[in-house]
Amino acid sequence: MEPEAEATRCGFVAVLGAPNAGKSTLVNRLVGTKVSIVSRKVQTTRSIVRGIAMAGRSQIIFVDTPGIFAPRRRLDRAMVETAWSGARDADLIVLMIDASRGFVSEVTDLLERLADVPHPKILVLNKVDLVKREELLALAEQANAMVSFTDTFMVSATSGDGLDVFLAHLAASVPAGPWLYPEDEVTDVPLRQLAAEITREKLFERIHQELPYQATVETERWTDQKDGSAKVEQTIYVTRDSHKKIVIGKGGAAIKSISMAARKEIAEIAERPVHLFLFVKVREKWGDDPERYRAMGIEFPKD
Ligand SMILES: Nc1nc2c(ncn2[C@@H]2O[C@H](COP(=O)(O)OP(=O)(O)OP(=O)(O)O)[C@@H](O)[C@H]2O)c(=O)[nH]1
Repeated sequence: MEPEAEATRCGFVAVLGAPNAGKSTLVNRLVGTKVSIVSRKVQTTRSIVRGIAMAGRSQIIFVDTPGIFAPRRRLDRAMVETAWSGARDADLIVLMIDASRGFVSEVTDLLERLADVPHPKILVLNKVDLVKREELLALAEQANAMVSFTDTFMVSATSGDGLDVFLAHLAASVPAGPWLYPEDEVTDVPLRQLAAEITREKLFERIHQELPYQATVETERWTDQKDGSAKVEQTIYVTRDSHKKIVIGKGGAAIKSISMAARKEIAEIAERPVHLFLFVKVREKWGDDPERYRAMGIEFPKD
């Protein structure tokens, strides 16, 4: 007789951390597919993006939260609240600290707030490739003195150092239960939302000014064509006419470069040729419009 298969496990893991801690890099690496946007600039993740990792008989669903930081604008406040609500719904909370930056104020704030959260909490010190061992141990000790973490891991999300052990730990820690997603599904974020995030990332990379932080991208239409390609129409919303000029660039140079780079990446993810059409529109107060928040999958904040 066949031995009975080991029971399945499945759970939600919220990854919290200050902007730039490396949360997206970690989730992407564990999931093995690019599901969340990585950028050298801070605060690129505006929506909760889930990546799903399979490890043995366990399914681990990551809730990759926006960086948590002191909110100033309305949109920022909305992101912070969305991040915390993701954490409240999760089975486990992972706090990621960029060990090369140590206890910056955002980290201290997070630790203070986490102290009262009842979920099992795991500490991950990231970027160990940049830090001496003694410093890591001191950091771990300090953080554990403020919050009772069940476990502490030291990893490098870019090199992959320590990630196997960490993933195995998560696999064993999520609750027993049936898988919520088909085994081969890595993300439940619709392609059109991913496509918008990709274009936004290209905007960040090409326009080195404050402007992209106030810009947002939406996929207005996604049409699968008979020839197997997709026609994708997106709008880049900016807050001022002068910003529109910057995004378009001299003779359209900037927008062309954004479009080419985004098209290539969207085609890779969609696994089909893509025709990308980008429009730039000025919408002065999009930060105060509830509809825009819904489009990005985050809650409109009440003052
Ligand atoms: N040296 C080193 N760099 C890393 C490591 N992990 C991430 N990074 C870099 O840190 C930067 C930020 O990484 P992200 O994954 O975008 O950070 P995030 O926490 O998701 O950032 P937000 O989306 O802004 O909240 C990127 O340039 C990464 O390549 C690591 O282990 N070592």
